[in-house]
Amino acid sequence: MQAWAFADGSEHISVQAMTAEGQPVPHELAGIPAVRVHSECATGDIFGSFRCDCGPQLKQGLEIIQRIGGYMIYTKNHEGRGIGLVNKLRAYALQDQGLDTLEANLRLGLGADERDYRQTAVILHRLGLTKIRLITNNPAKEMSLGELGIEIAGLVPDRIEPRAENARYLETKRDRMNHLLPFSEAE
Ligand SMILES: Nc1nc2c(ncn2[C@@H]2O[C@H](COP(=O)(O)OP(=O)(O)OP(=O)(O)O)[C@@H](O)[C@H]2O)c(=O)[nH]1
Repeated sequence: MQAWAFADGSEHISVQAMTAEGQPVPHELAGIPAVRVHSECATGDIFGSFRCDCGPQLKQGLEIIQRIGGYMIYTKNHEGRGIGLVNKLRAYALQDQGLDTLEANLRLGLGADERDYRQTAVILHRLGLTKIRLITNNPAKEMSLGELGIEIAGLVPDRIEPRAENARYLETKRDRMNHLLPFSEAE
């Protein structure tokens, strides 16, 4: 594990998958590492909220890199798709009144997705991870990192089975935010 600090006060974490013998897990595909860039979600990652898929995605992302070799970059200034925790909780209050996850951000006068991947790209470059398989369902992450000089050799899905509490959130990500989530309807 490494921690990364930037001049604006942001801190991030990177973790490389290792074997029990202390060696890097070999990369499954022609030496290309798999990388999960996981945006902080205190509610889901720490407290196990069912409103989103973040907690299970974090766990599954770690399992994937342990299996096929690679890294997780945990981006701590991306909480709430970049709007921060307080604003995310304000957005949740609006979702409780009927808005979807996209509309709630906009109603607060914020962008639908305010994440900036420049610091992520700096970390990837410093780790020598300039050609990767990206573990994500979100094509916007692929595009953002591609524009910052990271070659994306392919996507590895990080899909979680929907549950009643996060069904609308996942449907909105699929239908309005272009996420590759090919499930039909949640139970
Ligand atoms: N503003 C806002 N942010 C949310 C909401 N639900 C979850 N989030 C945040 O969305 C982000 C999701 O991060 P990721 O799982 O890395 O990214 P993603 O865009 O879902 O794409 P994947 O790589 O496929 O998981 C986290 O920062 C969460 O805190 C919501 O309803 N509103």
